[in-house]
Amino acid sequence: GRKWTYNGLDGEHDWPTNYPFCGGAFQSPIDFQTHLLRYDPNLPPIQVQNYNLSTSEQLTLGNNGHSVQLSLPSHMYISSLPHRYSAAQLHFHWGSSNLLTGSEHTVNGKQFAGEMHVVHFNSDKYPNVSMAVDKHDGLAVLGVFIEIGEANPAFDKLFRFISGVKYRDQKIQVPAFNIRALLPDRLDQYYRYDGSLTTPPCYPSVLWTVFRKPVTISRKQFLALATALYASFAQDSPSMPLHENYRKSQLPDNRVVLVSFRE
Ligand SMILES: NS(=O)(=O)c1cc(-c2ccccc2)cc(-c2ccccc2)c1
Ligand SMILES: [Zn+2]
Repeated sequence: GRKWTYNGLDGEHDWPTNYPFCGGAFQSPIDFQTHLLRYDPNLPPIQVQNYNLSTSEQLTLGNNGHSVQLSLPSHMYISSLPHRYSAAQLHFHWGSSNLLTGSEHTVNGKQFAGEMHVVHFNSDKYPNVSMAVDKHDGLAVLGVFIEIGEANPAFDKLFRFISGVKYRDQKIQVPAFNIRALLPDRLDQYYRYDGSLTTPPCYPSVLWTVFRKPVTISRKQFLALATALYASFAQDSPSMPLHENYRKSQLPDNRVVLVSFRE
């Protein structure tokens, strides 16, 4: 597709020009404002299967010019949704070294330092993620808020390789690890709503589950993510840092956000 950026020329205000869904309804991210929330006691804890990958497996870590992403095997899946949603990839959104506000979803206007998305596709109905990406029941994304605090060694299993994908379109193979360790300990407390991809082509095809509890990583770990990458190709000059890759809040369009927790 056409190139797009997060700011300046081809920034998010211009996305609808080449990607009409970006100007449509049911867009993500949104601000989880208290008055939009509705407690739903029937929302079950999220259950994930086969997230504890063996180190003998290899995953592809890549820089797509807009984020750093890790490919995930489709034998990992979410089992607590109406259909089986198999894993496809995970990636991150962040601010910059001195901008600790890079999450996409926000809670009563509070932005977190960053956000991780674990993208899954409805493998009951579609053979692969490309066939699912534009279907109303195609995708389920788990969102995890990231805060600066105590280090989380699990993220180092990923961040220690980030210098290998500094520039756009660079890819390396990394040993797999327990992806469950990247999620918060409580998977029973989350926000739930119907939304979209937060990047072009912005298909309204995502069942969003954003966990209430953030994960913490150390400032050193955060800086590894926020300062190591470039959006430009290795041979480009000048190089463009890859940061502040988060979309601004979208209109709720009288959507209700279900929450699995009280208060
Ligand atoms: N932020 S997101 O979760 O809505 C998202 C999902 C997918 C996605 C990935 C695989 C299958 C289907 C959807 C891709 C991106 C993306 C981020 C940066 C650059 C380009 C694309 C972002
Ligand atoms: Zn994302």
